[in-house]
Amino acid sequence: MRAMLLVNPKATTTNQRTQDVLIRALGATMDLTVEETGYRGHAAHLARTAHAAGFDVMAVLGGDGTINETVNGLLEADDGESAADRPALLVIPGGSANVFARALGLPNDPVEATGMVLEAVGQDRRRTVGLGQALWEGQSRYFTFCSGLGYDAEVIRAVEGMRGTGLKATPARYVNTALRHYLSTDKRHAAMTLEGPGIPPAQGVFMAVVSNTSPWSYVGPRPVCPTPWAGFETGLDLLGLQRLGPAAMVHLLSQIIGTRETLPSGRHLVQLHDEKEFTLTAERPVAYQLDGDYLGEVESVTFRSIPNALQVVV
Ligand SMILES: Nc1ncnc2c1ncn2[C@@H]1O[C@H](COP(=O)(O)OP(=O)(O)OP(=O)(O)O)[C@@H](O)[C@H]1O
Repeated sequence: MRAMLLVNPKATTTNQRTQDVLIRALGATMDLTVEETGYRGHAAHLARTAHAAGFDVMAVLGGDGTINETVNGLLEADDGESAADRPALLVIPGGSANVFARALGLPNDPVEATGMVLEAVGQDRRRTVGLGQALWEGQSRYFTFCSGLGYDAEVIRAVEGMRGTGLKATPARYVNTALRHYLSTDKRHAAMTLEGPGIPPAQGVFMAVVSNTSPWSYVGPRPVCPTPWAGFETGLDLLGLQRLGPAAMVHLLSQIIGTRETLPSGRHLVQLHDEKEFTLTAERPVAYQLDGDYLGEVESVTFRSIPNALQVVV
């Protein structure tokens, strides 16, 4: 079996020791080529190349951003390919939150995750997962776990700004930034409308979370589950907030932190489960994030579910 391992040496928790353990372990069971990513976008380029060269497995040691790029590189050709025609994805958590890896059931520790993944390699254990696709302004990008418009993307933008100055993206930094930013975000004028085939339209949406799986994120070890029914085997889920006031937020937070199985309740929530397609349109540009990467401000994004898109060794 031919595998390419992509390592993002700049990812938050990736270090030389983990890299050595992984290379030795994977190299013992597969014909392994190792590549380090050197810049933003490099993982997509390497994944595209590996796919074209007929690699069987695409392994990633890095965070959710590197995984997202890799997946987009693997799906780029998309000329009627099925999951079995693409290299299978194998992930080892090396980033800050590692939502995709943890949502697949992997431990957050890279060495422990390597043990579990090696077992899966030995037994040729694979799981086929669906992806989300976002389309906006003539652009398209796949996502593995979530996208979002509004307040959550504003928080990610603020944290990315801090990372640009050399600070690390810790759970405490996200929480502090979210609290501080909450004071300044617009809580009076909702900008967004939701519509889609067979979906009752909803207006006055301040913030929307679009999920391909649950949890949506983690605060340290604790999962955050605004869309608890979302899953890799179903379509896309959405939670929209039509109120951002403190009472509505406290009520919502109390229902989504920790492992959850029931949908949050509240009069000003818009919820979708297992949908194929919907569009969020905003009357003014709103912040936009995809798999935890801030992508700028947009006025309209269409989200689609892409079932059975990729095999994952897990
Ligand atoms: N050598 C590099 N130098 C700078 N940036 C890089 C390099 N290699 C990859 N990147 C970029 O770094 C971004 C973040 O990396 P990644 O997601 O792997 O780690 P992280 O940010 O620590 O994790 P998380 O996404 O969980 O916060 C990726 O989007 C990728 O494009």
